[in-house]
Amino acid sequence: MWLMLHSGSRNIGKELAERHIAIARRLPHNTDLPDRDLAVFLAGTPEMEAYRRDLWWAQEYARRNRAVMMAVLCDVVRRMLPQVTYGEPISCHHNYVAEESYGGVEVLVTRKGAIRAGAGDLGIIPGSMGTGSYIVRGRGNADAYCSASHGAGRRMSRSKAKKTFSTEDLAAQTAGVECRKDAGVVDEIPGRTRTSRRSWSGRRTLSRWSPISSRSSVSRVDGWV
Ligand SMILES: Nc1nc2c(ncn2[C@@H]2O[C@H](COP(=O)(O)O)[C@@H](O)[C@H]2O)c(=O)[nH]1
Ligand SMILES: [Mn+2]
Repeated sequence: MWLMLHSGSRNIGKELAERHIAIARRLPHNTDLPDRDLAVFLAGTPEMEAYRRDLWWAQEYARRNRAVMMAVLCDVVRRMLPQVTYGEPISCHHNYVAEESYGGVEVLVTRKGAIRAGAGDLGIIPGSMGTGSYIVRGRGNADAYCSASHGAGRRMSRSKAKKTFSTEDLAAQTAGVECRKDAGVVDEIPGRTRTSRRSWSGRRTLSRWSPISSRSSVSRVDGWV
């Protein structure tokens, strides 16, 4: 049995990023850019160091939150199954920055909607509230910066999903899954997410499906935990 939870910095990472982006846009070397979103910090400057400090802080905050939530969840399961034992947890960021080296060059890799798939790394590619998820093992493909996608992929925006689907659709698409079925989570409906195996096929060069899990063995933990 796998216990899976999904949580990030709960907005503080976004708040910090927006503050630093605003600072970057005011720097002299960014004033004549064709697009304001191209504003950057220069390595070694105080602005870059302040950004990095806040970035690492927010990522660590999210990681510790997940560790606390997972410990609470493990305790709940232990109360129901006193004989349970747990293996090593898999901590798998999917919106984060890492300092890595490729071809002898130190780079900051932004995995936005991506996970690390370094050789042998265990990762999680969740499906949706109605389908199974995959535990994967990275292949260390440097051409892809040792990365793989972080989920099944979205077919439509949250706002379109709210217009397209009803709570009845949500109940039908999550039949047999213990999860919320109210209007507040219609934008998470499985129909908003790709589910065909075809959408997963390109990922095989980046990671392989680990024998430690299969679609069916994880489907029971699907949904919000
Ligand atoms: N097993 C579940 N997978 C889910 C659920 N909600 C989303 N997802 C998958 O995770 C990725 C990442 O989600 P995001 O909101 O951070 O983009 C997404 O692409 C889906 O494949 C869920 O409730 N259960
Ligand atoms: Mn996420």
